[in-house]
Amino acid sequence: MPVSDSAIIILGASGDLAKRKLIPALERLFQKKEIDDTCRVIGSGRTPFSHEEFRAHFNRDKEFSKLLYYHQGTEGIRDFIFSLREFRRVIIFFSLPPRVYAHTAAELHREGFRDETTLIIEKPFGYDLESARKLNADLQRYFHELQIFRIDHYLAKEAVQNILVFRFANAVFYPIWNSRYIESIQINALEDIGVEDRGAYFDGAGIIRDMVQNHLMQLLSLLTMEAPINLEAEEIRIQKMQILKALEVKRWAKMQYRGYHDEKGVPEDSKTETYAELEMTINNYRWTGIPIYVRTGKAVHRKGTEIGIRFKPGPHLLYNTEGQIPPNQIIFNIQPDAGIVMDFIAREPGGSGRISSTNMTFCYSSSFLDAEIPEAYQRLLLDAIRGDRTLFVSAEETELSWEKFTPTLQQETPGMYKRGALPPSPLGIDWIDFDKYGSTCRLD
Ligand SMILES: NC(=O)C1=CN([C@@H]2O[C@H](COP(=O)(O)OP(=O)(O)OC[C@H]3O[C@@H](n4cnc5c(N)ncnc54)[C@H](OP(=O)(O)O)[C@@H]3O)[C@@H](O)[C@H]2O)C=CC1
Ligand SMILES: O=C1O[C@H](COP(=O)(O)O)[C@@H](O)[C@H](O)[C@H]1O
Repeated sequence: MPVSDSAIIILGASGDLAKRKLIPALERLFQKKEIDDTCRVIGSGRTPFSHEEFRAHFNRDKEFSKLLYYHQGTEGIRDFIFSLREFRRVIIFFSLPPRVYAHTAAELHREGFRDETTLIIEKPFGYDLESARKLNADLQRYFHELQIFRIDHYLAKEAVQNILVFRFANAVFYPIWNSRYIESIQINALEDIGVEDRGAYFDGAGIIRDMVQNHLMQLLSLLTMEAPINLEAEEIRIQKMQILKALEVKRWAKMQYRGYHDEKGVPEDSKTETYAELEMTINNYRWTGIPIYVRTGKAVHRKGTEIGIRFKPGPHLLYNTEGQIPPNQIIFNIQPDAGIVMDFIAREPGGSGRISSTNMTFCYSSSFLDAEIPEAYQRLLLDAIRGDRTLFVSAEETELSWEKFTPTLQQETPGMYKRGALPPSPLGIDWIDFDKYGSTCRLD
């Protein structure tokens, strides 16, 4: 059933996110009949636009454009949208600078928005524990937590949603998913681009705030949490919270790419890290003692996100390997080419008696040939419009995560690395060779 009778308001509609992601995602949802023509999309901002100018600003499909309207500022916006038609639900997307979130929530409340309203909030949710607590309290002063949908776009990636399916729909992995069999968990999230035109924002954040505290901790929670009793958003949230509570950040190292100071908006003496490597552990019955390695960086040699599970060797070595037997590994290729690779040992053909590492591979591109993988914002917007909170982050999760990363946020003089190259591990970690797996599912 398509969504009907909903007003979707985009605050900050003249901005980059609205143009590049939100309006195209809504257009696609309309074309796929996920939202119908009883819905309206109302842009708002300080910029003056007539309805026609606003439609022209996006230049989208003609039928979809008929749903678009504009209202300058928030004063009178509620009366305006209800003058268009009656709506059962109102969804308000904060595509705004984070510093104005709190007072915008107050303005919306003053305007009369109440229980029919869903707020979608973009990251960052605060800058540290204190500011996150304040932001959550400010929003919750006017709207109930169940009305607040905090976006973490990594949760909407197809291969991320598959983590729980892989773990809990395949009984074969259940018995080995613990410290008895796993040697380490490794999360690798790399980008070849630098900070581009976001230097001013990024310099106030750094890569730990930008990537680790939010996106990568969501990946880790899904990978290590206990099975929820069902797939309700609240049950999954409870299990993710248990992981964040048990998380301990043990060591970290920060680095900065050479030339970062020349980026627009970056001060000459900036100490902000553009690369970080961390060792963590989860102090609970399943995981205690197992190292969790996380590394992420901008301006390295390639773009790619992978998660690796490296298994311990078996109890007794039967085969002549002239040294160490390569470990069994499972690699989740999250992006750009999604899939899963499982490394195992096979006998080399012939009479050499040698054994060596080979793998089994699953690629979305070859297993689900005609499937359309929806863009993250398409999925997130539809879920929020339908009221499904599964892919959104709770206030408690954001606060717990900030708490765990507080010691890592202090300014330190970072080590340097060459732009376009992955630095050698500053913590001396024996990283899985992720470059080898990142391209397994590439369609050339
Ligand atoms: N762009 C992206 O790819 C991503 C963005 N985000 C987040 O999404 C949000 C929007 O980002 P983005 O679109 O890039 O930002 P932009 O700066 O491009 O747009 C934000 C819009 O907010 C309005 N605005 C600016 N200042 C104020 C103010 N003081 N009071 C009220 N409105 C204001 C402006 O519209 P007007 O002048 O018309 O009022 C502006 O067009 C941010 O929170 C960002 O962190 C998160 C992930 C990715
Ligand atoms: O949230 C953010 O994510 C992007 C990386 O997202 P991806 O989907 O392309 O992996 C990152 O570049 C940006 O700095 C950060 O704010």
